[in-house]
Amino acid sequence: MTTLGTPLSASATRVMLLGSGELGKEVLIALQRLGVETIAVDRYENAPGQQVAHHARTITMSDPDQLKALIEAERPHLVVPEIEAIATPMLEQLEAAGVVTVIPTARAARLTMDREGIRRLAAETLGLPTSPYQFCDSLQELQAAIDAGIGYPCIVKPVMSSSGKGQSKIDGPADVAKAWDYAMAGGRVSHGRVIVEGFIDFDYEITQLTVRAKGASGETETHFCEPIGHVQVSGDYVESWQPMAMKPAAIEKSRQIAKAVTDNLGGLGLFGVELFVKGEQVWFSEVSPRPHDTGLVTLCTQHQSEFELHARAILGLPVDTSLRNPGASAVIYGGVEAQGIVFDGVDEALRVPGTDLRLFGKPESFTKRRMGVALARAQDTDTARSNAKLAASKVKPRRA
Ligand SMILES: Nc1ncnc2c1ncn2[C@@H]1O[C@H](COP(=O)(O)OP(=O)(O)OP(=O)(O)O)[C@@H](O)[C@H]1O
Ligand SMILES: NCC(=O)N[C@@H]1O[C@H](COP(=O)([O-])[O-])[C@@H](O)[C@H]1O
Ligand SMILES: [Mg+2]
Repeated sequence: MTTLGTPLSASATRVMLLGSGELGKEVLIALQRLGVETIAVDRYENAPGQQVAHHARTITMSDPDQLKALIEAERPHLVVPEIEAIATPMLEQLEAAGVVTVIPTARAARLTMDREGIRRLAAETLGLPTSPYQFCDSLQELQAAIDAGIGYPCIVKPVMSSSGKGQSKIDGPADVAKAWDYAMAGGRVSHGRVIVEGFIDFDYEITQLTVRAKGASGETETHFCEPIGHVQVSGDYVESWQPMAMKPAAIEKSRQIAKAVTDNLGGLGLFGVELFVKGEQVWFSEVSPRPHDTGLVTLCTQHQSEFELHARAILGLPVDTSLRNPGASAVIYGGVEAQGIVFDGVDEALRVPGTDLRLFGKPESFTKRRMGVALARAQDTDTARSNAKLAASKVKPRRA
C-alpha cells in the first residue's frame, strides 16, 4: 500500500530532484499534484524546476561532500537524479547505508552517468547489439582505434556529456584532431576520455519509453509506451513524434532490448531507451534512467505524460502508458546570448491548430540552449510534425 502525506507537515512525503531543468520541472509539477513535498536542486539559481518546487537548493552536484551534506540535512524519502553529472558513487554510499532511496537505483545512476558504464553493460554483459566502439584517453589512442577497425565515418563523444555536447562526426583523417579538441571542450565534467563509435547508417531512431512500476500484488511490472520517432541535429534532439510507425519485428526487438536493459538496471521509474533501426535490425544506443527530452511529446499524446508516469512509478502507484492521440514536439532554441530574454509571437504560435507551448523559464539564454518546446496534437504524425514546427518557428526569442 502506498500512503502519501501532507506537504510542509510532519507527515510529508519528500522527494528531492538532483537537476531541475525542463524535464525535472514537469516531474515536480506531477509530484506537486499528488501532494508530495518537493526539493529542487540544481547547479544555478532559478532553474526551471526550482521555480515550481516547495524548496530550491543550489549546489555543485558533482561534489560528493556537498551532495552528502544536502541529503543528510534534508532527509528526503526519495532522491531522483535528473541529469548525469552527479557524484553517483556518493549516492551509492548513502543508499547502501540506508540513508536514502535513489531512483531508479544508485547503481543505475552511476552506470548511466558515464557512457562507458552503460555501454559495457549493454554490449559486453547483456550481449545486446550496439555500434562498434572503443574508449580512448588521448588523440593518439583515438587515431589508433579508428585505424584498428572502427573506421570512417565514426562519432566521438566525451564519456560524460549529454544533449550532444562535445559530440562530432569524423568523416576522414583530417577531422580527427578537431573532434578530439571539441570533445575535450564539451564534456559536462572535465574528463580526458572519449568513446569513439562506428557510424550506424540507420533508417530512423526511436526512444522506447519503458516504465517499471509496482503491480497490484507488489511485484514490479514493465510497461511500454508507443515508440517515439525523433530527429537529432549535432547530437541534440530538434523534433519528436509519437507514435513512430514501425515493422512489428522491429517493435518486438526494441522492446526485448528495452526490457533486458531496464531489468538489469532495476528499481522503479521511467526509462528512455534510445535505439537505432534499419529494416528489422535494431541497435541499442543508450538509456536515460529518467524522463527523456524526446518524450516531451507525451505532454500532448498520452493520458499520462512520461513525467506523470515517472512520478507515479517512483511512488509505487499504478501507471497507464496508453496513447491518447498522435502528436509531435519541436524545440525552441534561445538564438541569443542574454539573460532575462523575452519571447515574441506566442499568440501566433498558439493559433496553429492543436498546439501548446512550454517556455521553461531558464534565466539565461544561449544560442543553442533549449528554452522551450512547441507541442501539437493531430489526426496523424505528419500533420502534428508540421504544426509543431510551424508553432515553434512563430516564437521569436530576443533580448529584453
Ligand atoms: N554510432 C552512431 N551512429 C549514428 N548516429 C549516432 C551514433 N551515435 C550517436 N548518433 C547520433 O547522435 C545522437 C546523439 O547521440 P547520443 O544519444 O549518444 O548523445 P547524447 O549527448 O547522450 O544525447 P542525449 O543526452 O540528448 O540523449 C543520436 O541520437 C544519433 O542521432
Ligand atoms: N538530453 C538531456 C536533457 O535534455 N536534459 C534536460 O536538460 C536540462 C539541462 O539543460 P541546460 O543544459 O540548458 O541547463 C536538464 O536539467 C534536463 O532537464
Ligand atoms: Mg541520446
